[in-house]
Amino acid sequence: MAVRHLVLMGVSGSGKSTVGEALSQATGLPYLDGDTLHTQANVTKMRDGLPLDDQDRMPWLDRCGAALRDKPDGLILGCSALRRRYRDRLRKGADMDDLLFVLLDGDPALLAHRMQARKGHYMPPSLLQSQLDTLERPADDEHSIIVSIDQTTERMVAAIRKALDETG
Ligand SMILES: Nc1ncnc2c1ncn2[C@@H]1O[C@H](COP(=O)(O)OP(=O)(O)OP(=O)(O)O)[C@@H](O)[C@H]1O
Ligand SMILES: O=C(O)[C@H](O)[C@@H](O)[C@H](O)[C@H](O)CO
Repeated sequence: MAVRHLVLMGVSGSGKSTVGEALSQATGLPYLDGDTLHTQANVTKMRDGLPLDDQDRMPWLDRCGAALRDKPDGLILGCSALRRRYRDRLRKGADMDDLLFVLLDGDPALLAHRMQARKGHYMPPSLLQSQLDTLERPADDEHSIIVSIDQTTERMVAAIRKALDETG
């Protein structure tokens, strides 16, 4: 597996943390949850049901990019990376033009169901719609793969590993 830096991206509830931990176990690459790099102000805003804006997200994306850059041996980062310009910011911060983005892709009803079933998380299901409205799927010129969330975590991990082997 030649790819050693990848970002698991997608809206809230798409499984970034769950798949990230499992992929880390399977590959030996460390996993970092980008949620841990949010400021308390950002977390409070989301907990209060208010979507983050670009001003809230850019400094956080810089911390996420730096985390990738600071792990030359490899890192799996969980980070929503919803817009093209957010991914540009990550590529720049990480200093990796070919940073691989893995979009965890699912339909709104399944995402809502998973968010509602989840316990003890600050992100309210009411913010799902704004996450979906903000999402810009990776364009053809971005190094990316898409994995459906409508399957077990194990199958998602296997699909990502297969794609990594194929993309080299
Ligand atoms: N493949 C799967 N099959 C069934 N349930 C799943 C799967 N992946 C994740 N889940 C469940 O869906 C919920 C959301 O997953 P998770 O917290 O990993 O998403 P996330 O993208 O990290 O969310 P956030 O960005 O809001 O932190 C969790 O309760 C998790 O257990
Ligand atoms: O860009 C964003 O709006 C945020 O990163 C969110 O995606 C949250 O961090 C995450 O979903 C919380 O669970």
